[in-house]
Amino acid sequence: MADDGMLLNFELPSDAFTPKPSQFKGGRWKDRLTARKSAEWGRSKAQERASGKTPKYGQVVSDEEELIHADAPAAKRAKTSNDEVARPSFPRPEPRAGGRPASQREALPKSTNGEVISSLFTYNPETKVPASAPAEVDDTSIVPSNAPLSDKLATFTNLGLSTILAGHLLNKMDIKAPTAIQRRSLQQLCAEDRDAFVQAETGSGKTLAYLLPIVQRISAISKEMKATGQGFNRKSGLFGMVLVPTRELAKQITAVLERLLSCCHWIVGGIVIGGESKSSEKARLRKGVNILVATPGRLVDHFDNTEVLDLSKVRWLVLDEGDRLMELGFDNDIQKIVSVLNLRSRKAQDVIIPGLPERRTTILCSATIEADVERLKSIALKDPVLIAVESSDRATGEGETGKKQEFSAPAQLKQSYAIVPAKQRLVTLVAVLRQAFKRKGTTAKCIVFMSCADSVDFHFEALANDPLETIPDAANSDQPSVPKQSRTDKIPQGDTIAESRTQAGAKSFSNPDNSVKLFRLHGSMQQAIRTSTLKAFSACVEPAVLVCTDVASRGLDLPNVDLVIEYDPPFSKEDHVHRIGRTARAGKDGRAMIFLQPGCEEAYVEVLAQGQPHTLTRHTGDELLKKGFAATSGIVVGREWEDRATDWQIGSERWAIESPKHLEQARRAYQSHIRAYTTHVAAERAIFDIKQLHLGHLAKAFALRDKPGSIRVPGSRPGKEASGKNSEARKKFAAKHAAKRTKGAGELDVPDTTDEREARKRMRVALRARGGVSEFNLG
Ligand SMILES: Nc1ncnc2c1ncn2[C@@H]1O[C@H](COP(=O)(O)OP(=O)(O)OP(=O)(O)O)[C@@H](O)[C@H]1O
Repeated sequence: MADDGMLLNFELPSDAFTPKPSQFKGGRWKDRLTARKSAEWGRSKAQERASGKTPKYGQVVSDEEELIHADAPAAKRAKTSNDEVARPSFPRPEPRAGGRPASQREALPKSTNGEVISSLFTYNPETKVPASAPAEVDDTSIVPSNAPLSDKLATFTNLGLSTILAGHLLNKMDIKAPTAIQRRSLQQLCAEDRDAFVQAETGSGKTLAYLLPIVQRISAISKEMKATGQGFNRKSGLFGMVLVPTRELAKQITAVLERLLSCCHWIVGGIVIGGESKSSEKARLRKGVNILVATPGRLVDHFDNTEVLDLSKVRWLVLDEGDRLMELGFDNDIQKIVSVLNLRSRKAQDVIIPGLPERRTTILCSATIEADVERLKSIALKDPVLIAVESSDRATGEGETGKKQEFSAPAQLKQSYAIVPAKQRLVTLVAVLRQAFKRKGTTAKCIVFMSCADSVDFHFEALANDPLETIPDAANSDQPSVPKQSRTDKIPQGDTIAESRTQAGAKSFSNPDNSVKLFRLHGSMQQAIRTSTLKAFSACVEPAVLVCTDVASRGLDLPNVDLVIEYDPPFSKEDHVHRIGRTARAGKDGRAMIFLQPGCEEAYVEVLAQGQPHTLTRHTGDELLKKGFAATSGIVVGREWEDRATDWQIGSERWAIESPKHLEQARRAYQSHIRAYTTHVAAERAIFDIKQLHLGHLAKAFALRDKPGSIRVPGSRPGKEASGKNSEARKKFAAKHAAKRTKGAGELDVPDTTDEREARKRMRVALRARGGVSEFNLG
């Protein structure tokens, strides 16, 4: 009877830990029988445990044995002199000093519903890789790899920019010196009319790397036109076009362009993207634009239907995020755009514009050079020059013509990984966020990446809730767990979850001194909501967390993000680098943490380490929980943190059970998460092996007490919204991902570049035909 390091030296009756049999009255005979049997089962289990038949920690047990069956009434606690209580039976990994005894935590809400409740701290798989001593890393030796150059000679004016533009960058945009990639691109694109392939790290300023030379060159043309008495205005011609894969990116680039052009207001920029009114776009094009930002599908549409669009003077074509353009299947659209431009382009002397280059320069920007990008190169570029950055370029601005670079994260980005068992995932996420936002100013903004839209919806609601606000004293095991009438096994179907809020207070990890805002974003939200959410997150001056899918992983420049958490691992190494690249931008510091489960997932550490100049920091679930659930004073007393973490978990499970909406969200998220898990790229599928996932443990990370086999949510996800019409690109995205990832893949919650609903339908059909599951939402 020794437990928790205390010997309970009292003589106790032999049935001290056996609850009295209850009388079952009322209701139907069937219900009474079920209740009686269930209680008998509970009693026999309790006796088994009391007689020491329970497995020892570490001993292999079946799932059923491992779970504390909620039907088993919590054993009565024996009063002790110091009011401590004896644990009922469940073994713990190590003796506890301090903290509430296990009995109190494990005296979880009684259930009459066959649910199972397991302890957070028992029967978790052991980590395979023992922790090694942390390597000493001298932070001061880390040179940011995407920062502006410190070389005094590397000024914008020295690189060919006009004093007006350089002054505007300095005074209005707070940009003092070029980054290495900007230096290289200005040197090349201001001097030569040759196609170029631009490759650089995330956050290295690629947008200005191509916009600056284009604006500079058009500004020079405008000067010559004015000098020859022609004058220059928005009707003088469309000279530059920028194609991007998503609407969000198009808007972001347009915003940068507009800021840039405010110093030369006679040059006019414009945007055409899906989801906007075509007639107002036509009207804008009719008025005239000199630089146009567009998504490929919508541009092709205007090619076909907007006669006023004069393409004869286009001399710069940028394909930004080339790898994503190909991934989303825009190759045909781009092919068409390139051939129409070739066809309609007229010679400079024919259009009588002084200074207009003879030929068009096409600039392809891509983080990676996969086979896809090679294909895009062959479609759009002729004899391109590579504009890339070598390590020698970074600090000094010196170096030779760039060579193809390995796609890696910025050097100053501090990466870590956390080995967290499945059961502890949710509560550990809360612990990490609590710690990150413990004090005002420690973290400004954080992005948490999840694998699918359903998971984002569930976690948004779970993190917006503070389960400790409502949890009754866990010691009081007589508390009814859940009001009976609110319990439900019948999951409402259809559109029951309103696609409502996208912002909330982050109650689960805010504290009185530091209140944190929570946002959510995924590809199944309406375009207008996505845009306003991103805007609100960017503009938020309070600490904020964005829970999102990969829809926010590419190209988005969200200010002041200093922490990225990959709660669900990325689907490929490239996705990982893009995700973590939302922090540590333009030379700033940044941190990234990825959650991995003990076992085969630990092999991902090697993938993370590739191209990483510094040691990855390793954390364990326990270590993070200890910090995140320490007392407010910060002093860790014994294992009290276990109690707090357990209380939080229990509270969350109750919160989920108490509301049909939350329960449905949790179950749907769990299902979609598992489906998404099967879609890692083939090369990494041995690391993220669905067969190794402990589904029962995983359910706990979704605040579920259901047995895995009983979690089935029929129908498509509620609140699923459509926007726009179909495009070829979306069809191809489906086919491509189906091929690239796995047979088991379902619906991909891809960034809604153009037309989501139809594409989703096609994706589903295509995947079903391949024997895949019906749906989930990545993106
Ligand atoms: N020369 C510079 N000095 C300081 N800040 C800069 C400079 N150039 C760009 N920035 C800032 O750096 C940030 C990242 O720029 P940008 O979005 O163009 O990066 P990127 O290379 O396109 O990143 P990604 O690969 O993630 O799309 C922006 O906030 C931008 O204002």
